[in-house]
Amino acid sequence: MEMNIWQQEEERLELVRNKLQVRISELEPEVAGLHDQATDIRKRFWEEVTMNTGSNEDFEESFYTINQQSAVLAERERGHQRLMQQWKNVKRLLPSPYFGRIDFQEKGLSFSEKIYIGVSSFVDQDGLSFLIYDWRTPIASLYYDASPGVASYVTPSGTIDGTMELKRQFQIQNGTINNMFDANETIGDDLLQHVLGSGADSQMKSIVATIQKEQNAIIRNDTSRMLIVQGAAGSGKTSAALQRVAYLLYKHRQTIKADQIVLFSPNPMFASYISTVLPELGEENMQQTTFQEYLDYWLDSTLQSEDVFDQIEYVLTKHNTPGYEARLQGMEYKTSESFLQALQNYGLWLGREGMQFSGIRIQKRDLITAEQMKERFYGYDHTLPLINRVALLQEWLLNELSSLERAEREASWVQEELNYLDTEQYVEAFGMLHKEKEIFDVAERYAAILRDNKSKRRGDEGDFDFTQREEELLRQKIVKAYFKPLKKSVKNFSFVNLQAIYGQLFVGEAAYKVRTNGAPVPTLWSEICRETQEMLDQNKLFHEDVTPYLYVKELIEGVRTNSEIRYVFVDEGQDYSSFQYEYLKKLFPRARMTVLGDFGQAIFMQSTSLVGDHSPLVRLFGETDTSMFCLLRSYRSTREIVEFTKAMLPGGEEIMPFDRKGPKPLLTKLDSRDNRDAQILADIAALRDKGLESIAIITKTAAESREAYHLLQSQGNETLQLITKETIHFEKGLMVIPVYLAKGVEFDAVLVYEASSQIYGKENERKLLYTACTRAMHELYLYTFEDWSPFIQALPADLYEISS
Ligand SMILES: Nc1ncnc2c1ncn2[C@@H]1O[C@H](COP(=O)(O)OP(=O)(O)OP(=O)(O)O)[C@@H](O)[C@H]1O
Repeated sequence: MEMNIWQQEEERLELVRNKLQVRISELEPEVAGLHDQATDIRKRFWEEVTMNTGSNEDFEESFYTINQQSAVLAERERGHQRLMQQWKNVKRLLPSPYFGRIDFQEKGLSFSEKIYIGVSSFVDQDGLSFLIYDWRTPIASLYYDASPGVASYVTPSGTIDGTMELKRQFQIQNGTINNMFDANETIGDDLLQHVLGSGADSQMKSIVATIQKEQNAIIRNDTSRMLIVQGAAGSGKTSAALQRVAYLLYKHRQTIKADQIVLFSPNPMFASYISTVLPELGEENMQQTTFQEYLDYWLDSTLQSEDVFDQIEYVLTKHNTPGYEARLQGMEYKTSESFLQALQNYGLWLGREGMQFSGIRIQKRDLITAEQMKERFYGYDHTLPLINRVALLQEWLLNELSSLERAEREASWVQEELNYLDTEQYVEAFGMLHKEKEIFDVAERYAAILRDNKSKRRGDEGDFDFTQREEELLRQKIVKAYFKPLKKSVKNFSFVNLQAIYGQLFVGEAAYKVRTNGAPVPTLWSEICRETQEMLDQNKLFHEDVTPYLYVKELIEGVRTNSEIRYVFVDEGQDYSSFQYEYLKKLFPRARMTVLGDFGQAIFMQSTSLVGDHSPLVRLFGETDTSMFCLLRSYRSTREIVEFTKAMLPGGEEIMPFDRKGPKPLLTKLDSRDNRDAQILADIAALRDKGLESIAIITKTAAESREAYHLLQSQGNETLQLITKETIHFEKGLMVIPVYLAKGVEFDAVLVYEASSQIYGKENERKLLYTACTRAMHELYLYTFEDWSPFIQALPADLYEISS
């Protein structure tokens, strides 16, 4: 680039930085005093306010003044927040004020405007001239979407046409321009090369400076209820999702707060991996959770559920155990739309017959039996929906319990309990009695007397009939202690025997067909029934049963909803079943959904295809309310790694590597386990010497991870971390990790611990191997001491190197 252009840009940078500096020094003293001021205002507010309640007019007057003052206070606090935000923004801008510039001449105007783009806007002292435009402003979209030439952008008040005369990218660090490129295309490759060539981090980075056109379309789409993104491994799905959150928070800043957006991530470690992106962009983090967390929250505490990781561990390690085939078939069926349909029909059947209740008992005695409930339930108007009848029954039970509670006070067991009451309980009752008579102070004296004279209570406490009243109170209290939890459990629907209701679906084919309006069953149905029942008998649920179980629960008890949430993001969306999507839709009735995933990495049993005719996701909100995007360019890995991995996937031809060069994947075959481990350690040492800091040894299962960890550690590697499903923080370094936990994250180098046909031989293991290999950014090594996996054997030999 010409010298004088550099110079001009440097001068401009200097100018903007000076202005930023001035703004910081103006804001600093104000911000420093803000906290104290806010407390002070609040304090003074209450000191200054006097409530005159003399007459109605006085009262009204005071009330009016308070209202007015509190509005002033709120406004001042908002002002403070704005100042604070401004201060944070300018501080964030100072080291690197902007990353892009476009010169745009609007049609009909005789001059072009220089638009500098950064992570937030910065306006000059005059309050009008934008020295920096926020990357989320409408005009900034030109930077991502358009090439120099005729261009237009959309604003809330219409489309603006014009000509883009220049598009320039900057790399500015600590106030110095390190690099500058003029781009012809959309965001040019030079800058991307630079960004992608650097090392992996323990935290994901924001990509605002280099967002690609196709990613920008996802980030800014705000029209449809459902947005589906199918994208190859490393194509920037998670990145796009996070920048999209930042965009939505900016666009709807008057109406939506960060806690009204929730992101479902694949595991807790992933949450820590992405947690810094939004703060880096000056936004608060959205809520983050895992689907498992939700399931655990809604499931009855009496039931223990298998989690998704134990499920996959079972699938991958228990091939030769009895019942395996049936379990797999069960997983497939229980996550299918056909089962969902069957359950909907089951709900209708329950409206006619078959509801199961749990009787309410006290002192080993039936208070209200299950039969009574059933009779009452089916006595209600049959045209009423199931949920309404359950609500009626609940109301009836609560009323019944109140009358039974009154009657129960006379029961003989209450008398017995009365005899065993301790001093404190008497004192309490006595205290209450005196409250009734407005004599509080004697309660203590009475306690002292009671303590001295515990065994012989006198029945003559004066003119008030203490003994009788006291006994009444105590009886009330005793009975209440028993009834309170009963009422609470009725409020929690525990009179519905959900376990039995779910269980009666699994008693045999004939019954199942009757109850589900003839739903077809898989071939191993009787075995599936036996396995499911066996779990229920132990108060357990297979993972594949949890969502259907909750679904049935909601058919009966009504849907619990969270209408605060306005946007739901599901990352690794291929790993959710139709059931789970139905569930999410119901749970968040006011939310728009963004689902991002890659069917090439669908490694869990419940996986769903995101796009295509078979996608239940499209049906969720209907085609007209659904937008679909496809990301085919893969940014994470070098060209060599992408060429290698995409050849493993049927249909992988369409994946396009970003042109970043690196060594070809290296295949190392050894003659024994020990030699393999020794070689891995030697390779790790060499990789570290080359400066690669984040290195993962990826295994298929957790069991294999543990084994690898112990073997490698015993050979002298102390810095090794073992990642398990319990790991919460993702830390850069050397680690052993099962592939299903490595989803969504990336490493400088990946070493596939054992890529043999034994480990990755079956068709359902192909995607596991693909997922493992696609975690690598710069280097990929694969090892075996047996035969290579067929998925590797099938690859063209020019895609890899063989270690000699
Ligand atoms: N436009 C971009 N500019 C710079 N880096 C990018 C861009 N898009 C993606 N990347 C980088 O590519 C890598 C992969 O991105 P990301 O994790 O978002 O992809 P993904 O599609 O979610 O991957 P996977 O499905 O394999 O987990 C990250 O390092 C990310 O920073």
